[in-house]
Order: sequence, then structure tokens, then C-alpha cells
Amino acid sequence: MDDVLQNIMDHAVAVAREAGQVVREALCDEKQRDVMTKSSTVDLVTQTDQRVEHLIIQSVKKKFPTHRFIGEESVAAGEACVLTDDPTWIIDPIDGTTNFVHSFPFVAVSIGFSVDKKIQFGVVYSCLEDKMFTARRGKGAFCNGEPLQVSDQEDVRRSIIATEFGSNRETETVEKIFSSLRNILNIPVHGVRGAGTAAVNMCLVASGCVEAYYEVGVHVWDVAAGSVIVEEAGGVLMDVEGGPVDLMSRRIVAANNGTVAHRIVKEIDAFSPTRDDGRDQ
Ligand SMILES: O=P(O)(O)O[C@H]1[C@H](O)[C@@H](O)[C@H](O)[C@H](O)[C@@H]1O
Ligand SMILES: [Mg+2]
Ligand SMILES: [Mg+2]
Repeated sequence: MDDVLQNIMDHAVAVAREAGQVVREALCDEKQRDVMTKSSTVDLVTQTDQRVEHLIIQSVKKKFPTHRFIGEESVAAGEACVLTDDPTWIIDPIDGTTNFVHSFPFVAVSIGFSVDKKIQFGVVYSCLEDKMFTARRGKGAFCNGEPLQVSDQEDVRRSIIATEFGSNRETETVEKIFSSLRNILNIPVHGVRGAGTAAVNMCLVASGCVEAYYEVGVHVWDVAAGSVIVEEAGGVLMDVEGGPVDLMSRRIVAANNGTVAHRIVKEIDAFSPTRDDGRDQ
């Protein structure tokens, strides 16, 4: 299985690089950044998101015809979001579509690969920075081949925390997001940042630049690849109320260590969006 998995991962890296090239080229063509909307007027999608997801899935199907897929744009088009024990590619063709539309320079292709409902490897290609983040379970995390290690900071007051505002603008949700943000700023922490993509935020945790990232409202395709990259860089994952993380729950804390993660959890005003797999929370 070892060599088989490596072969699959090599293909993921190659197709992520190819997809990144398409995204870079599309940035120079206004038509390819024309905006459509999904769950809300600020939940954006472009033909490039759809084209890139199609490219990745077709490429994988040719080589691994029995594998299954969970892709952001396929789910948006009505496909089921179900994780089984079968080998499954979990794909976000453009993580940071809003950034892409505005040429804000953090845009990633994110590919996680799961077997027995466990993420085996993750590939995040931050294509405008040309940074290829990779991690295979038990084998470490890397950026462009260089090993990654989370920050060793234990004191949240000396930390940078990353988060995002998401695309839900219902009053109650916005209130909760700001309540968490206010609590965390008031700890006080050194700073709060957000790259505009969950995958890149998680890679920043893995790289040791920020101590923790949290968000309520993400989807499994935003965080599948990043989850193994964070863990393999020595970090921890947690639910926003401190329990074990569930990638379908749309809630995540990714941190350099348990001390920082638990401290952040205390300040998060948690809520439960509809799960990706439609199960009850
Ligand atoms: O839709 P894409 O794939 O760009 O992904 C999402 C981001 O990754 C979130 O962190 C972020 O909060 C946004 O919800 C954003 O939509
Ligand atoms: Mg995304
Ligand atoms: Mg996306």
C-alpha cells in the first residue's frame, strides 16, 4: 500500500500544480473571473472554480477509476457530500475564490485524500506564491520540499491568531463571529489575521507564522488537506468547543499546541451550521 499511496500522492501534487497554472492564467482574463453566487450574495464562484475542479476530477479518474470524490463545485451542483471508507479525493479547486476575483494574492488549490474516513495526505498549492504544501500521515509536512514545524509558543498573549468572516451574513451569525473576535482580541493576543483561505491559514499554522486558526462555517473541502499538514507539522486539531475535530461539522481549531488551542476555545462563541453530510449536529 505504501508505494501505491505515494503514487496517488505524486499524482495529487502534479494535478494541483497543473490546476494552479490554470488559476494563474485565469487571473489575467477578466471573463474567467466573472462572478456567480451560491448560498448567499457573498458566496462567490467563477467558471474557473468549475473548470479547475473538472480538470482535477477527470485527471484522477483516468488514473484511478475506482476512487470517489467530494468536490466543492460538484456538491454545489447537487452531488452528495458523503465520506465512506473508500479512497476519496476531497477537492477545493480554488480556496479563496473571493481573493481570486479581487486578485488578492492568496489563492490555493486544496486536495485531501481519505481512506477509511481518515485523511491520508494533503496537498495545498498556494499558486500565486508558488508554494506547494504537502503532508502524508506519519511522514512529516513540507513546503516546496522543506520540512515544516509549528511555532513552540505556549502563551496565547504572544500569539497571532488567524480566522475568517465566512460568507454567512445573517445577523445572529455575524454577532457570534464578532463576539469571538472581540474576546480573542481582548485576551489580548499579538494580532488577528486572515489570508482569505482556510487552506492557506492552516498552512500558516503549520509553517509557524501564526499560532492558531479557527473558523465556524468552513466546509470539509476547505480543511481536509490542511488538517494533515497541521498535524504532520506537530500541531493539533480540535472542535471549537474543545472536543475532537469532525471535518464534516464545519467547525475547526488548528493550533500549534493544545495549550493555545484550549485557550482559544474558551473565547469562541460557538454555533453549529448545517453539517456538510447533512447529519444532525
Ligand atoms: O469558497 P472558498 O473555496 O473560497 O473558501 C472559503 C474559505 O476557505 C473560508 O475560510 C472563508 O471563510 C470563505 O467562506 C471562503 O468562501
Ligand atoms: Mg474553500
Ligand atoms: Mg473553493
